[in-house]
Amino acid sequence: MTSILSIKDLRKTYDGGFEALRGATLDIREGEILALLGPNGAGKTTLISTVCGITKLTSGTVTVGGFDIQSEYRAARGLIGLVPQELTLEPFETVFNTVRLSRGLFGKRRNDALLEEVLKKLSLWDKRNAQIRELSGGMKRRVLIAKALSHEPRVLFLDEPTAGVDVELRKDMWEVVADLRDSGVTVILTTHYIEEAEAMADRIAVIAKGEILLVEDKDHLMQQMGQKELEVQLTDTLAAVPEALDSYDLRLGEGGKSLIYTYDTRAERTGITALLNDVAAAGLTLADVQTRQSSLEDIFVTLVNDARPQEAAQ
Ligand SMILES: Nc1ncnc2c1ncn2[C@@H]1O[C@H](COP(=O)(O)OP(=O)(O)OP(=O)(O)O)[C@@H](O)[C@H]1O
Repeated sequence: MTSILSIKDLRKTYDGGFEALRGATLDIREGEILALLGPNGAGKTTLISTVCGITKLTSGTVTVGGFDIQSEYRAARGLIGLVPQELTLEPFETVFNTVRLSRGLFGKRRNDALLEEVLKKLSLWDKRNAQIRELSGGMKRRVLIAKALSHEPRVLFLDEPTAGVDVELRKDMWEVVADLRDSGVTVILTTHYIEEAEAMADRIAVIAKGEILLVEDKDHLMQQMGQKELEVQLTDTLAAVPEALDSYDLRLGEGGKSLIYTYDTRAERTGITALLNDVAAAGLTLADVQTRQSSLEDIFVTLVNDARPQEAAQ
């Protein structure tokens, strides 16, 4: 595995003494989309700000493309693009100038052809001469991405890229991010929309109380931690789960028209065959059988449940 970003035992204690990061360790692979999920106050923004050099770390090491973010700050920072959560743009500046200035700030030589490519990729080329104030919220958000891409970063941080954006635009953004990944940019995004992580990410990292609880391939995580439900629909209507089926963990579906069986996808035997035999032996007739898998959201809620008391204490 080639890691483009390596975070080791990162700690951040704010001036007031609050420990926002408590030994976070995370390796980001080159060319992946990693979603960093965590409840409010978990330390996501602190982690991003520290890696980007906006906040000074207390201890630990961070390297980007092999460059240490403290001793080789310029080289490390040059490899990173940051799309902040808040819209921080100059309203009277044009789109093209905004992006061009941003490139200049990183000390890169002028390259309008590259900026044209970036703006076209983000469907902003037609708006290149428009002032920022004339753009819609979604367009402004894309300008922020264009700014972050203007100096050709290899790692792009997106902090809540679709907060407050409508469903359609959110899907457009997912496509933009997938295209970026395909062009070789490594993407780390934070989001409160779990379905966004489910749709986009290759890997999921979960942070709570300043520590990385888990980093896992998304598909693997969903397969490993997910529970499945089997709904056995019946031609009969039941008032209660039949006694003959007491040995199974069953609950009655809506209107007593089905039995719902929850099983662990990791179990060697799911018990489904035996259940279906016993359902028939109990004199019930099957109408249909359906399975459902728990979502990433269910898994996430289970994982961070332990972190809730800290949040309440703040
Ligand atoms: N400048 C600061 N001084 C003191 N404490 C801070 C500072 N910035 C953040 N914190 C605290 O550090 C903790 C982590 O905050 P952070 O913003 O990193 O969380 P987050 O995971 O990004 O949360 P959210 O999902 O709400 O954006 C919080 O308890 C917050 O109050």
